[in-house]
Amino acid sequence: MPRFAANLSMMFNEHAFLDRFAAAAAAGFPAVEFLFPYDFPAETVAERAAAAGIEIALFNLPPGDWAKGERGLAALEGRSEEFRAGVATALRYAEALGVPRLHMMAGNADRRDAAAATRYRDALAHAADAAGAAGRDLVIEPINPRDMPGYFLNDFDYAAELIGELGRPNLKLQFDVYHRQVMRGDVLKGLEAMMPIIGHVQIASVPKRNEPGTGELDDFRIFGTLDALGYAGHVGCEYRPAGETVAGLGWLARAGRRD
Ligand SMILES: O=C(O)C(=O)[C@H](O)CO
Ligand SMILES: [Mg+2]
Repeated sequence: MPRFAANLSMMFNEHAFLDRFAAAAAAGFPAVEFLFPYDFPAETVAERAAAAGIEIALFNLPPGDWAKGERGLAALEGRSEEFRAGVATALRYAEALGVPRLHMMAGNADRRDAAAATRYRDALAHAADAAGAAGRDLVIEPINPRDMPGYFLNDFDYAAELIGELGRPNLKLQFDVYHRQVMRGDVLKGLEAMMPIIGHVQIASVPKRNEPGTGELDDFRIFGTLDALGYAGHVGCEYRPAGETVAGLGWLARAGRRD
């Protein structure tokens, strides 16, 4: 069975953010992930995770003004100073929280715009190098245009090409099964082909983005494939519980039973 990480931005929303670490641990998760820790001092988040005895698998670099619709700064014009400050902040949190990898969101920009593509590439090289010097991985994630219209990184092959071209060993792909299925399908072959560059996996049912096992894919077969491919990283459970979080965890018990 893969190492599941509860996504605290979507799951356990019955509790205040800082109480979600203990809730996830009590529900049997060995790890968590979330969008952003920046509303709280790093030390406070670290204390809550340590008290719960739970590992933090991943969080994102500061995204710009999320409430105003910004979804990362990397490809945006005139924001490189803010982007670089965000990389430093994220690495400070990663150190305090003992987090091995960070997700760099791209921002809303047109991938066919050569200037935006150059900005994105430069930002990626900078963030990967800074993360590498700090002993951390950096991951990038193609996101489907239905959920995030206008998002720059909306193609798996483009992401893989960039990772290859930049050639940083700590720069990897975040393979979100939900986005892959919405954009392209061919999930099992995609996992197989991209496994050498995959640094993090996320899962949710398609199309509702609820619990695994409730959508159009055989999510349990996907878990088996990840095991068969030797994937040793985390699988982030980035889904919106259809009801109460713990009541919907039957899929986790089933994944453990492998039936
Ligand atoms: O949207 C997703 O799938 C993500 O993983 C991002 O981190 C947040 O939008
Ligand atoms: Mg995702």
